[in-house]
Amino acid sequence: MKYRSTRGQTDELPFMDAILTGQAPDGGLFLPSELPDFSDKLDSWRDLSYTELAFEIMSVFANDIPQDDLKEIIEKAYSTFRDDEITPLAPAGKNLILELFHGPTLAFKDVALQFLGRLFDYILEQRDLKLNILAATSGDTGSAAIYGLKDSERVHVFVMHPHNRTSKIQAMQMCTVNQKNIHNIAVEGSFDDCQGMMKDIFNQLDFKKQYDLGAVNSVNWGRLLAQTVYYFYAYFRATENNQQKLSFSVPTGNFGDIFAGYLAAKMGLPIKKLYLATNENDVLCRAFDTGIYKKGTVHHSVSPSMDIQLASNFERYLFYSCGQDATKLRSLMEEFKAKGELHYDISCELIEAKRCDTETTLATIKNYSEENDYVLDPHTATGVHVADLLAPDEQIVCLATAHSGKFPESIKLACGEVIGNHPILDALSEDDMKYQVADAHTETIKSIIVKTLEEA
Ligand SMILES: Cc1ncc(COP(=O)(O)O)c(C=O)c1O
Ligand SMILES: N[C@@H](CCOP(=O)(O)O)C(=O)O
Repeated sequence: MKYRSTRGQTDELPFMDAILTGQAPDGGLFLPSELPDFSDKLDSWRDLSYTELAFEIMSVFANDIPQDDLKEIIEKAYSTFRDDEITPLAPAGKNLILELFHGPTLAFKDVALQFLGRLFDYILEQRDLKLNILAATSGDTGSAAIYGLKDSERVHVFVMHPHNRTSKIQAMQMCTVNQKNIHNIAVEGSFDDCQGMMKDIFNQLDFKKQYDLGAVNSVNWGRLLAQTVYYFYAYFRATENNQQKLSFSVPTGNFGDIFAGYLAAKMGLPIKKLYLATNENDVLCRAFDTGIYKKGTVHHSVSPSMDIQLASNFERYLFYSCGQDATKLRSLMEEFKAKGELHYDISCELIEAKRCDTETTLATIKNYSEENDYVLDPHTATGVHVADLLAPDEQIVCLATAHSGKFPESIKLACGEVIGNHPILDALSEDDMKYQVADAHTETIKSIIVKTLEEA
């Protein structure tokens, strides 16, 4: 299978090259040139284990990797999960909670980053290459990337996070990994600043090439591919036959997780609705309501990983919504760059969006804890609230994107005490943290990369 850029000015690449390249050289994001239709596979896939299903789906996309090698990559990736089901479903009230947090860092990012880590090792070994990852995180991608790559001999990882704007535990998870290939940068700015600098640096093609830069954020196609698998898996576990339709509710920030669901639907999974939930950073809700995508200022919320105003993967969605016309997409992105807003074709039956503010998020955590004895993390709570609001009489699969133990500050605000913690997180210590603080300027980050690699 070949991959093309949303902006249409990059040659199509095979899977492994698209993974190594990360962000397309024309500034766009890779997508498969054609999406497969899996409708006639659903019957034979229904009873597969998670890793068997992952192989069936991924082998279509990664067809330049020999099948036995791909199987081994997948097996290794998911051997680190603490639940045999990898992404189990738990009932809570009328909903089913899709627990995506059984990987090493207790967030949904592990599902893709454990896979991407082993995939990078494989490709770099095959090609005898080295790679320097530059990542931007609002808290979870960073630690998942660090845990996915800390033992990779051919990789250095530079992670930018917004200084003092993640939860304390998220910062400790990232900054206590004392491995010489891991470099944490606390940026005096927002996640949007971090992601903006990352994209800026990837667009400086000479620098990117000179320092072998690669991506683990959802700009990398491998992230989305791995995330489509759990929509299929959850569908088979939550339904009795393939004629049934099922809806999902997805807490959303960078639009990667919900976009993986959108792709699953495009590939023939019978999805009825994708409910998009945001916190006060509701740029996507406003976009789906009005057809105007307009950046606002960042609000610091009790669900800090979703404090995002520039949703990277919205570009991939726009590409489909403008009929896969790269010229049109480019002009929309230029309109956005010039005016800070763009207008697009709003018609989308599949996605319905609502915002969930702080008060409602905290009330949802409290209610679910009291009524269902289930502690939701604050991000998951936004999705659960939206599912209850928009589909009060229907069983919805709500994506649980993180373990509650990562956000004790928010849980305490909701419940009056810290409950739902986790022994892995309790063992972290602030004293072991190592990071450098940097201002939000692209040149500062570049010089940190250069200096670190020279010294390594
Ligand atoms: C815990 C958590 N929930 C939800 C999200 C939103 O996911 P996405 O950025 O893929 O929309 C993120 C990160 O953005 C997250 O870390
Ligand atoms: N919430 C994310 C933000 C980055 O999103 P990504 O999916 O593009 O990696 C995080 O936790 O860092």
